[in-house]
Amino acid sequence: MGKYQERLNALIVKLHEINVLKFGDYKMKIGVNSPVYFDLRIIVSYPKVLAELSDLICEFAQESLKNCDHVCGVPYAALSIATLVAVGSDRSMLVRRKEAKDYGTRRMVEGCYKNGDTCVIVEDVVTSGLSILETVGDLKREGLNVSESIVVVDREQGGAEHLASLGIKMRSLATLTEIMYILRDAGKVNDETVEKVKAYLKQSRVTIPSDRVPTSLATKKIADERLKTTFEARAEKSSNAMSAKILRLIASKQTTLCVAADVSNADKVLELANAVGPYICIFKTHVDALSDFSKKFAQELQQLAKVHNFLIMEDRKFGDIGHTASLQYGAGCFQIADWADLVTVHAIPGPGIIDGLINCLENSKSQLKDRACFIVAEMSSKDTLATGSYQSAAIKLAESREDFVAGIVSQSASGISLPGLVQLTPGVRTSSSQNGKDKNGTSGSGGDGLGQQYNSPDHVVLERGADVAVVGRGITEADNPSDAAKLYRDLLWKAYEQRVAV
Ligand SMILES: O=c1ccn([C@@H]2O[C@H](COP(=O)(O)O)[C@@H](O)[C@H]2O)c(=O)[nH]1
Repeated sequence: MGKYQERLNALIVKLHEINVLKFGDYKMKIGVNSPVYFDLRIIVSYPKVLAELSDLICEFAQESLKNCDHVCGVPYAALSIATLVAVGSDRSMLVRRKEAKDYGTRRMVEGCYKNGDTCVIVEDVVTSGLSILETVGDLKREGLNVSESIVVVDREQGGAEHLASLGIKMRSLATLTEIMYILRDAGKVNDETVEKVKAYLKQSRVTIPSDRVPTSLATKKIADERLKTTFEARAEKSSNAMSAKILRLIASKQTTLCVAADVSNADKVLELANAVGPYICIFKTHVDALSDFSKKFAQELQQLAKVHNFLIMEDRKFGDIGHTASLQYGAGCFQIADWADLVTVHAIPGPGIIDGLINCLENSKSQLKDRACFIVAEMSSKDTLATGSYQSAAIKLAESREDFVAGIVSQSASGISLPGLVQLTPGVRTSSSQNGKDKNGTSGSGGDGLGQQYNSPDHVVLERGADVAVVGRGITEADNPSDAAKLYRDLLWKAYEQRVAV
């Protein structure tokens, strides 16, 4: 027997001695009775035992702890253990609150972290895995990545399988059966007790009702399925006429490329639209950057959209109250509702902004069925504030308003469940098309020195779930924008085929 196993056996015997392990008839959180119960909460009264347990966890999970940014204990029983594990492995610790404060930050997770950080969960005993899922749900809502949990005791009642089915690996220091054998060999329990526990385990698997699974985890499974579904099939499932139109257009034209026409002259925009038109599904404008916008320009752009079969998106990023957004959409010098098939909208004002845009269409010559918006849930820029719970709330808003929302502007598919919603991902550029500025290593494709962050076409489709990828300067600054658009189209389509084929 190795040194680690010897220490573990001694610890289990000690846990039995201090009454952490009890035999009798106990009611569990999940509603079933059990002949054995672990009360690891009392371990705080035995500092040496607590220190030894934490030390063993640090050794057992050395690799996982080395590779994560944070450790988080499931409240409350595992908090003391997680604290010592964090200290012992020199990792930062996060504390999940069981209820939000009604003052101050209102955060559910305390500690210093940023979007995309990784976290390992520490738990004392797992029966169904529900407590771990609740903690993971809150961490995910804050933008943290959690894929592993380290537990002291696996009661072998289905927890590991439940967690695995939702993408969380669980590893335990000991299973209940192993513990029973260790105690029997140490003369602490007899064969009859071992058999009683084994018989109980055979008929006592527990399930988790689906309504108790945190949405952020349940939707991950659905999101994975959504990404494996073809555009044609997703179009059939869409309840928004414009999103169905986009998905069908993508499928028939075999392109997921959107070109961002960030130039300041109307003729240049038209020239670009004509050059890239055959290779794109969406042409994205910022008409407030034009020095010479005119009605005629808008009509000519619409004409090109017909000739080359693409949709026009004005990336206006409306962000005001419904009444103001309604005026900005339909009136003013741009009269966007008249010519843009799609517009972008910030979620910050809440659902009123969508009502405002719909209200504008009710009094306009354009029809609701021919217009839609994309909600900006997350931005591509460095240190964006649109992360975590804001992002989740923006996706929720989009999913509740399919009457006018066709898609989401986002850097990841996480949390998006409706098959019809189209994920539009900006910040796309191949490293070879860059001019060398600010190559910060983002998936090999760098940035622009002003906060923009780029990822490669492959990466955004395969790793981030992009349906439509937005390429601006990667094409507008190319020697031949038409050839560049063709190249991006091919790279993006190949990645999409790979995504649905796996
Ligand atoms: O998060 C966002 C949202 C929108 N954009 C827009 O996309 C293009 C990107 O242009 P590049 O030249 O490829 O950087 C631009 O129109 C932005 O307004 C974004 O970049 N990030």
